Amino acid sequence: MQDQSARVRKNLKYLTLLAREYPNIAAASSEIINLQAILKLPKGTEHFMSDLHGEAEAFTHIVNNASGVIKEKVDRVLGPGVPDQERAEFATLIYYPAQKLDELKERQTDLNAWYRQTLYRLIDVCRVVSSKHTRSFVRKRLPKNYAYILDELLHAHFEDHDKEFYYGQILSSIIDVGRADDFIEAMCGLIKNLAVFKLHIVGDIFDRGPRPDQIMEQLLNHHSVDIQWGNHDVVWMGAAAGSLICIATVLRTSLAYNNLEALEDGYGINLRPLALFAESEYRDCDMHHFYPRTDEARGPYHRSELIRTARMHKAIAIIMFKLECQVIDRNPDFELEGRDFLRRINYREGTVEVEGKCYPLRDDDFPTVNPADPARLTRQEQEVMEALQRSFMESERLQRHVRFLFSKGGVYHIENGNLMFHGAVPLTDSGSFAVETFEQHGYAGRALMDYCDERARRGYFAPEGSAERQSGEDFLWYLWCGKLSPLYGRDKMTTFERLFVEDPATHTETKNPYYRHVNDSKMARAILAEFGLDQTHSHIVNGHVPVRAADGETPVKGEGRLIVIDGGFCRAYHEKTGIAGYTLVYNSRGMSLRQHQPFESAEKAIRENLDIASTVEVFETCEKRTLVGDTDNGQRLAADVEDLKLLVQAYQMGLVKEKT
Ligand SMILES: O=P(O)(O)OC[C@H]1O[C@](O)(COP(=O)(O)O)[C@@H](O)[C@@H]1O
Ligand SMILES: [Mn+2]
Repeated sequence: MQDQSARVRKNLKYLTLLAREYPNIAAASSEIINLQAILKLPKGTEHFMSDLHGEAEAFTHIVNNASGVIKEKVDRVLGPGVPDQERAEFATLIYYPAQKLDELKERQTDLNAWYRQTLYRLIDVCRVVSSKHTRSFVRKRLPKNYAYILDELLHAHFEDHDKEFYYGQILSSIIDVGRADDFIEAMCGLIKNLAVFKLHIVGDIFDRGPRPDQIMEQLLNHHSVDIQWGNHDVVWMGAAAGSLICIATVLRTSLAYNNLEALEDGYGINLRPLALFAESEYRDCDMHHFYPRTDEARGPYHRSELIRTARMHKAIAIIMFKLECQVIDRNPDFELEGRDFLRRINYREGTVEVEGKCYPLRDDDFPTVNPADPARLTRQEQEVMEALQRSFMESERLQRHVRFLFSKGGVYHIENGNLMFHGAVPLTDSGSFAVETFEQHGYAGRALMDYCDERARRGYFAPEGSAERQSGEDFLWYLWCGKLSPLYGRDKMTTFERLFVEDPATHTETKNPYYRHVNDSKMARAILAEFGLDQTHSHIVNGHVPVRAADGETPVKGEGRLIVIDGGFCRAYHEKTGIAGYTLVYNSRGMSLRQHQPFESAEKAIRENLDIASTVEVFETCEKRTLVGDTDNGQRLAADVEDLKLLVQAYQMGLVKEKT
């Protein structure tokens, strides 16, 4: 008791502040009761996804169907008495209410009866998905316009009411005043919101697929998300910061995949200066190796369009290789000497030196390179880059998305015993943490990850024109492809070799020893310990390296300590993986993996009520149900309870005065 009063006196300043929110004993006590009730609820469901690679339609669908969870609830609520097709249609309505409503309404002969039935069903599904949350949690998520009505409908006790009669009254008035459509949309949104407590994105939202911008928009509107940056994300973050090397890199990747939509329509980047330049400088050039990859399902493509893209692709690739020489010069720390290929070309002979060996060039047509000073941009190239830089920096939507990546993202994240990062914790061959020297300091393990995070932020937030800003911008590019980048985890990125050298031996990118060692549970445990995590129950969650499920590879490695969830949302990689992505699901009963089948299009899903089929594999079951009290957030709430108890005591001791 005496201890307690000493604690009250010690914390009086803080308790006085807390008293503003809980002005008397009654208010503080009821919050204590509320929090203690929350601690005893089952933990919320976390979903983990990675490597979305611009596949916005597939991603949207999976967010809408909560990786298959919503269909399971629908099946449970409607039961086998309702035909399959009708259940699928109802699930599609929940996924895409705005797009599905009109079609369904048109088919009804008695619209009011249909509204009533649909609303009843939605309320029942909503009750199921809200059952493991407290009333106050659900209340906070209710759509503003309907908060009161929904609260009534979801929490009515039917011992006191005749359900049909009670619902009927409320629903009739909603229909009568013409708000049924709006109300249905609000309920569908609420169901989706309540089905997933938290979403973790383990990197690589951008590149390869057509609309990363639409994925970003979805994430911005999500109720609870965090992001671990992937190598493809950081380079876009650098581009938004105005880094020329990052701008050239994202443009090259986009052009290599013929992805102009996200740039032009999504972000309003004006590609005209580059197009005009490419048309004049590369018109009569060898374009052989610069045609973009195309996806038949997304065609048809006109030849003239592909030629234009190829010219832009080559123009920006050469600019990129020039800028790479400059970044390499500026940053000896990056240890990339030898990768300044434009300086290693023998322009007369048409050969290039790669790691000490001489190879013939597949393409030796370099109209803008001056062999006496190969890294120098021509005046026109400089102007094109300046125009593009303005476009990237002035794109309001891109800036909004990138600020979100900085505020909700980082190199790694730890929550509820899971350590999430995109690529690797760089290791040496012998399995110790690789030490890398940056800015005269050596960093390894967790300290290296922290350093990377901090320096990346300089690239966007340090004052424009400062040395700090330049070093941060260059570092965002290093994180994309550098040999000890935890986001990349390979010894080099062989873009130049793939474009210019035939010999496939030069194309090899060797994975960091991390990928070999981490399959051994001892190593995985050592990494968990490095990050302060328990070694028997915690997990590492990674993306970045596609799991070849078709060849029998399993995403669960290191005796269950490591889970790799790059299942290839990316269509270009479907053949390699044999599937179309994973969601790792962690709920109060354990961990499971949902393996998704390929998805054709949202339009077809809506029209034909097609869902993404997902198979579920449970690989870890908790001995007892995990409660909120067992989670990181639960620990914070438990600490809040202790503070509130002190506040109550402060009131009782008269040290803080109660207000009514
Ligand atoms: O298959 P693509 O699109 O040409 O990309 C190949 C390049 O992408 C990378 O795999 C990086 O992308 P990921 O992070 O998706 O693996 C490089 O290592 C490689 O050089
Ligand atoms: Mn990656």
